[in-house]
Amino acid sequence: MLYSKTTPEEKRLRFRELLASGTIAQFPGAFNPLSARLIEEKGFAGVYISGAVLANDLGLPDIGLTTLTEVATRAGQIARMTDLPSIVDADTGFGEPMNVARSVQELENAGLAGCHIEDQFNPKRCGHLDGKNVVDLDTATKRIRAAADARRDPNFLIMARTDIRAVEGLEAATDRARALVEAGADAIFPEAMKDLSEFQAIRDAVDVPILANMTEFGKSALFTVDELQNVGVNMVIYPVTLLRSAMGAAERTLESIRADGTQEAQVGSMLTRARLYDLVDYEAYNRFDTGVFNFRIPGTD
Ligand SMILES: C[C@](O)(C(=O)O)[C@H](CC(=O)O)C(=O)O
Ligand SMILES: [Mg+2]
Repeated sequence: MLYSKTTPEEKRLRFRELLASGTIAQFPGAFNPLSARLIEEKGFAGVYISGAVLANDLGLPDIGLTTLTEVATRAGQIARMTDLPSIVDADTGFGEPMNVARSVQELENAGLAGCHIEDQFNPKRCGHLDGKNVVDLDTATKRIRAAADARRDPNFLIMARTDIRAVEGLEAATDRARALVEAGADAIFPEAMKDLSEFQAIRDAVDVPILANMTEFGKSALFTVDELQNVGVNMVIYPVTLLRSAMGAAERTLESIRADGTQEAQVGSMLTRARLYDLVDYEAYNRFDTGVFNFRIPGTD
């Protein structure tokens, strides 16, 4: 009922254990707080909170327009809905290293288990699009060092994302990954890897956990969880998958209503009222309410 009873500290500890377990962890992207519950119910290890989803949900492109306040608020609303660890996309960290430091503390306050900070220029763009650019090594490592120094909970995971592969090639990516770990990154997110051998190269370059981004319509094929596990990937995200599915379903329903004059044809694929109530734990609120109001005042009846 209400929100998760697991504290952020416990979630962060669990996240660290997950990454050390040797078994790859799947983190689907929640597009709202309720979908985080669904992710938990279906047995996933954690929840990803995508910058692209956050921006697109507001009707904006994913080019660094969302603010720290918007991201921390929404990420906090999602994280508190689940007992699972949630990690959030902090884009380029929302400014200079000092801003990055503040971002990390705000995301800690919001109850996240960790975040990733990337080495793109501003305005940033989706890592799977052409024409992106990356900052120099000094700027990239300063961001990560600032993030690592700012956290108060040592288990809050600072993940460094590097977008350099698509700009300067794989060797530049392995070099940068090493430097980012040196600067204090707890994990590496190598963006837009072309194939499994490239994930393997990153695996061989660093000994911290690595993440694979299985976003649709991007530069990487959609590898299975076993394929990724076999090249030593520790966690995999499906960042925009649920938003794409939900919006796809919404579009089909709207077309149906327009065409048929009723939504009847789509009802079978909708979440039923009972299932929706189940997800929001309606019954628990009922019991709570009955308990509160189930008393008698002597002499009044
Ligand atoms: C992971 C990502 O940073 C995100 O914001 O979810 C995006 C996903 C996408 O646009 O498909 C990315 O840059 O890969
Ligand atoms: Mg992003």
